[in-house]
Amino acid sequence: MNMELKNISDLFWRVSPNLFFASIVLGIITGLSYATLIPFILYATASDKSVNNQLSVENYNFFNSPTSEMGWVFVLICIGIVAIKSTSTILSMYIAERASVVHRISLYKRINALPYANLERIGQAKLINLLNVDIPALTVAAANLPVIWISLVTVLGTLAYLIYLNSQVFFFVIACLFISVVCYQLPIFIGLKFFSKSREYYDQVQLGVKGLIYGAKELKLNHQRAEQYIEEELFEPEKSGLSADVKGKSIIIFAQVYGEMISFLVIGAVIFHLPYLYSITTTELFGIVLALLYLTGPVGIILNAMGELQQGKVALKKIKTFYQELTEEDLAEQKQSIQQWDRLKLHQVSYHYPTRTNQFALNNVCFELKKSQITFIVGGNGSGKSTLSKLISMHYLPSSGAVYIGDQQIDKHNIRQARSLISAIYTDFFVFEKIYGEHQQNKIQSYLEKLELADKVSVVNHRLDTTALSDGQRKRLALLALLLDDKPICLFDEWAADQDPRFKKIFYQDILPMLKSSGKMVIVISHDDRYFDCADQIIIMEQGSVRDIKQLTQKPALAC
Ligand SMILES: Nc1ncnc2c1ncn2[C@@H]1O[C@H](COP(=O)(O)OP(=O)(O)OP(=O)(O)O)[C@@H](O)[C@H]1O
Repeated sequence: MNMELKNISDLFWRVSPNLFFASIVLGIITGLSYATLIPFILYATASDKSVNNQLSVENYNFFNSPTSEMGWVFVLICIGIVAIKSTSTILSMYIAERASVVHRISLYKRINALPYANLERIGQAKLINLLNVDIPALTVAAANLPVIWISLVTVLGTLAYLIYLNSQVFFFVIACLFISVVCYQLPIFIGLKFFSKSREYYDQVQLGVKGLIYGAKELKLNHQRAEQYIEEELFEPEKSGLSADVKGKSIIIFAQVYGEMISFLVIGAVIFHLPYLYSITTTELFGIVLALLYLTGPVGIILNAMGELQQGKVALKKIKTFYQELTEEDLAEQKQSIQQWDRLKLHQVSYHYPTRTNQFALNNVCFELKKSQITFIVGGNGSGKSTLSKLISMHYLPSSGAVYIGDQQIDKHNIRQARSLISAIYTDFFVFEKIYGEHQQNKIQSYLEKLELADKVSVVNHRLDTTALSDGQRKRLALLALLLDDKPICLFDEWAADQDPRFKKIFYQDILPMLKSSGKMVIVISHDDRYFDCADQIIIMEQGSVRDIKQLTQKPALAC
């Protein structure tokens, strides 16, 4: 389901249009029922129909009083209101909960569909705030909509009754209400600005929390730095966020209290001013004041809900920006399958990171990789090896130039199939606890033994029983997943960097040749120059360009 929202009510319309419609209709019925109660009260309290005028107190009996029929209708309306309003409110609560889950699922899918470069750019902190702050705020705002409907209809019904009582008074009241509501909008507008500001600060807080957790080891070793970090990265944005939030909420509270007074201001104007403008009987004045008093409840509810709606609007803006700026990767229907192939080629590939500040670029890279061949990519720090590896694995798409598998150029029609040929272990690898795919237990066990993990980890019900291992051992777990995946292209980004010398040797002289002999294309980013002779081909990177390609076992290097 496409969850790009135009406004707050869209959140509910998209998820349960029928239920949302039902909750609004029930809300409108509730509002009308509320508004109907006033004429009943006025009728029953009108002086000429008064109970005391017609029956003596001793003979009074509810069932034969002159207002008994109306009394029954009144009670029935009250019971109806309880039933219908509860149903409408329960419905909207249910839709709100459902909408929240559906929307989060839609966001998970969107995050999964983002180009990897965009995911890197937006960062974890913003995404977590989107899921944990903005969606709940939006849901709360949307859940207020039926309540607003009920109150709005009550207000309209009561105003309609005012027309019936006295049309001049009606226009006078409308004018007063209009002026008061316009005045109410000004603080609401200012409050919204503060909410937007505080929301920005909470993004910074999230980033700070990330450093606090992932940088805990470093911070523990340097108390002064830890204090400075907490002061600058957490206290400061927390304080600024708090200040903006409190200012925004104070302004909204002021507006709400003022809003609650609106009906009284109008009542004051009616009582103290109106009798001098128009001729009004006392009974009419009583009816008008009663109707206006009756308005205070729903007007207050509407204005209170406005505060939450404003916060919902800020959240909606954030979510909209996310959807608009971070578009899904353009993956057309994957019509073309990858035909028989034995090589992967980069032809005049250039790549620029999508950040404005970064000057680094990969320039005009050309080379060819083959099945049953081990290629080392080497070079100094920052020369572009990892960037290049993400172009090979098609996580980044070339800014210009092309990647070929066999004779087929990789584009949006076949990129998913192309990616499915590749397994990679990057320096910031992640180990999933679940072992995906069907694998025989003895195969898993033999790999665990080969990786010297058999006494540390076992696989129970397709799950690793632990991932709490040393860094080097966790990397071996990532290697286990790669071996089980059994893809034809295997890419390692400094895999051996944190292995002990003995296992380094096993990796370079046993595991890599094993992959090569089973026909795989093996790409290894490495600084381990003592093992460079394991390679069939070495690509030397320097400042974003290929400086040289050395063929150790085969023909001369490919010219661009
Ligand atoms: N996620 C990123 N966003 C923006 N720029 C980046 C990003 N990653 C790397 N860069 C830029 O690309 C340059 C090359 O980085 P890369 O990681 O490709 O180098 P490398 O050769 O793998 O280095 P090392 O040996 O230190 O791992 C960096 O100097 C940096 O300017």
